[in-house]
Amino acid sequence: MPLESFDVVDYVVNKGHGVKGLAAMGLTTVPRNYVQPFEERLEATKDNVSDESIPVVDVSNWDDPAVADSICEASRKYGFFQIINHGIPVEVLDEVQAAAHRFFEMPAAEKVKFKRDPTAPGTAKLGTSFSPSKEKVMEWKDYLSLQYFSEETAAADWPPICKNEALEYFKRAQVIIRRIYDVLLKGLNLKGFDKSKESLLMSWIAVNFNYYPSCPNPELTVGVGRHSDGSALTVLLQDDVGGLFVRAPDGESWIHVPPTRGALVINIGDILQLLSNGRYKSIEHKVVPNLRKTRVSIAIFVNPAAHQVVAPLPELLESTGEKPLYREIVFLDYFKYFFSKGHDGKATIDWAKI
Ligand SMILES: O=C(O)CCC(=O)C(=O)O
Ligand SMILES: [Fe+2]
Repeated sequence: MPLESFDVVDYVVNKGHGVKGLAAMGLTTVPRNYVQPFEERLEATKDNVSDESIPVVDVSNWDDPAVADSICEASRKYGFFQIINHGIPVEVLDEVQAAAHRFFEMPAAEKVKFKRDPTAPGTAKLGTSFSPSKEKVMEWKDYLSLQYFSEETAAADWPPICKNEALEYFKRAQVIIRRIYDVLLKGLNLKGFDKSKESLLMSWIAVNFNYYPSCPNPELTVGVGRHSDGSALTVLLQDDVGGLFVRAPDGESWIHVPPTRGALVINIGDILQLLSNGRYKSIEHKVVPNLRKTRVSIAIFVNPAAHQVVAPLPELLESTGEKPLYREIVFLDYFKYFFSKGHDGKATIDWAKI
């Protein structure tokens, strides 16, 4: 079928075939809907790659003060770091990756049952791109967002083809998330992470499977456009394909995050930048798809409770005497604003500035 007479949005978004269905048609060029303005393309990135790297922290001994120092310093400077020797067996990581592949390899007729708008309620939500009804150019990515409310809702509603693996990975990752929060709070000279901080930091959690099919024109499009995460913290498991770029501290160039077997990428989200009154940085990043290979990543977005009010931590402001840089916001409003437009760099957190 000639591409001109084919309704791409209807096929990919409404009918639920996703970019995976589009890529399977054997296109030699990406449809117009996926062509990014020049400044967002790979060419603009490739000419501007930094030789810096984001820190890799060996967390085999969480009680070692050097571990805490490295994590806090990386969170202030890069907003990103990788952790190794975190205790999650590599088999658990491999199995959740395999489960994500199995989900996306199901026939579209099976997957479409899970199709939802990104801000609609649901425990397992299939989507494509980022916010298709709001963005100008589409992104070369499909995703399944598994919302964790409780063990029971996950067991009942997550797709059987990937449920056990996702739950196992998520349960193990929770232990690490608590450790990291503890380190980051203490790094602000505050009391460590405990139950009283859950509603603020670790209440609404989503495990997202991101699926980036091989792409005939990686130089024209993006897998994920420039953004910082709207979460408090994100834990990312990537496979061996590569393509994740993080803005360097110079604010200009890009640092590639090299796939590292067994490692997890941790990044500070907007909410932690806001709570820490700008000490910890939520840094812009983007994904470039691959010409030959499908890439899968699994992101755990760790968020405040939906109705939680977030603002720079009063105990931090009191102890330092500084003024808040961000206003009070209900997290759900922040989340809705994030999805009310295409990916646009740091515009969401800028909206929260005083
Ligand atoms: O796939 C990746 O490496 C990153 C994905 C990402 O940035 C996101 O889902 O927010
Ligand atoms: Fe992200």
